[in-house]
Amino acid sequence: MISIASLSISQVLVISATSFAVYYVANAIYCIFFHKLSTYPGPFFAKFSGLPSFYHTYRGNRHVWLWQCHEIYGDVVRSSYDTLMFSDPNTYREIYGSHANVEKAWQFGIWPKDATAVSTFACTNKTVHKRRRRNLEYAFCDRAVRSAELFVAQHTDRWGPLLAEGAGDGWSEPRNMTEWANSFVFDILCDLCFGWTYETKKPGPNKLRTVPDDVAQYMKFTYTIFYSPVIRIWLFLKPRGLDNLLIQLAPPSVRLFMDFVVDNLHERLAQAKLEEKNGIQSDRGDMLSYLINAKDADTGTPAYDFIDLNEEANMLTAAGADTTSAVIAALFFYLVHNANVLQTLVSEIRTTFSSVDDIKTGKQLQSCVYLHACIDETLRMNPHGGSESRRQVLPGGLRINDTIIPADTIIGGDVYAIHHNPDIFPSPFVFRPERWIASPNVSTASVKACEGAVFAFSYGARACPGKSLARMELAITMARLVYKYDFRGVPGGTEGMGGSDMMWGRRQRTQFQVWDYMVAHRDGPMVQFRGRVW
Ligand code: HEM
Repeated sequence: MISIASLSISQVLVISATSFAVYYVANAIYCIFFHKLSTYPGPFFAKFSGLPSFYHTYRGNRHVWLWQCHEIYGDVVRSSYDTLMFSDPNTYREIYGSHANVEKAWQFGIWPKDATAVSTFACTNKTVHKRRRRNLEYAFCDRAVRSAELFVAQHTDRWGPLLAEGAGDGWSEPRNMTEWANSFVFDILCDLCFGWTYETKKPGPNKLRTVPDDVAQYMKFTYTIFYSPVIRIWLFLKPRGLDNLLIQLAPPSVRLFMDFVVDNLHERLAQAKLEEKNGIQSDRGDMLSYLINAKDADTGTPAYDFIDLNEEANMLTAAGADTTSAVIAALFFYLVHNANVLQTLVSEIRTTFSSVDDIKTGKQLQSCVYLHACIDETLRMNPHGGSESRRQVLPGGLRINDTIIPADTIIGGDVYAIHHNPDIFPSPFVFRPERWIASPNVSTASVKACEGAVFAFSYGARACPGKSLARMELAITMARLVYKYDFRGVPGGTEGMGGSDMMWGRRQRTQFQVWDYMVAHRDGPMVQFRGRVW
């Protein structure tokens, strides 16, 4: 008999490699022919491996790759050995609807910076999420959105002159709208969340200016791990020193921002204690104040401890900033590359309002159907990130149409593919706000079909609570800028365009290209501004 001790290192290596190869091949045969998902179509390598999904995530192309898969294989695709993706809007509602027998997939545990903390976004347990979400909703109620509007208007009124600075009689220097919108929305979010703005939008040195970009890089790194084969090891190591290591390795601007959030929280908690002691009601209506004052419905004690508050505050800035600024950049792209659209929007805004001070939420703004159609069309063409938000089927399975999807399957609705379905959105890669407005050329039924197939803010209990806030921000910002400024794309500028040298699905010059890393990495468009010529 051979004992392990008698083997040389090279023999041990050969035996290990052979065992691994045998295991891998046996597992692949099992996944291809005998696995519970073996009957679903999909790319060959994805049937037994997560590597294709990981590769396209790493390249930022996951949403386009999934769109390709649906084009080839149909509405249901096996995108990894344990994962099914769906591109039918009705199925999307069945997956994300409040009563679906699913929960957010276990991989979401990667998101909190501190593995012991719970954030509303990353929490997978449905009961815990429900409680968390109830507290959060106060920060997004109608009253909160109304009080946020003033801040948004003030920030826009400070942003406009900066965009047009130096224009004189001509046009300003080209502005990269990805960078400019990042700073603008980050300032608003800090103001809404903490009651304080760093004015990163103002040119000149600012230690926090790179925070949005650094956060986007951090998200890219984490998102790639999310879809990688090492995710389980990663989650295991998180509470065992990995979290601390990552904080040490974070870029200086992100650490500065984290310190800012912590300091702000300490200060605010001390202030809240003092107010409670003296029986004073604070008049600060920012998001943090809603969370600090939230009480557990069962016990009446504060709903959040310090670690959770910190996690929620970080989540709100990440969830609220990059999403909205990506839409602003994309909207500028579509406006400067579609002269007729820009012309129609300018005419609507400038004839509806007779002064910039009139531009606020209400009947007049609501009547700007073309503005809202431009926002809807941008959210359709460039949905947040692009790929699915994963769900895990719970014991008992999930019925979709006539099929039961087995427990533990990872599933998702493919927003990008749904938003580019030509049966619902003819010429899906063309920016066409008119499809959202019933007219002699566009039937009410087709508008309804479009409305029923857009999930930019997701759907159900985990849908975006910031939807009204974001829509208000977009409408107020764009209306005020369009009213006061002329703008145009830099002549010959191609930043953000698709191209014939890109992969199938990215070749349309008419679409703003983004790279899906949970947040949308992007560049451009380059835009020039000047004061409105009356
Ligand atoms: C155009 C802007 C926005 C878009 C397109 C957007 C989109 C989304 C989507 C698709 C989700 C669901 C994610 C998932 O299921 O994994 C989500 C969740 C969330 N969003 Fe937004 N969002 C936007 C703006 C905002 C803003 C301004 C805030 C707050 C300041 C915000 C806060 C959140 C939070 C807290 C969640 C997690 C909700 C939960 O899990 O219960 N979002 N958002």
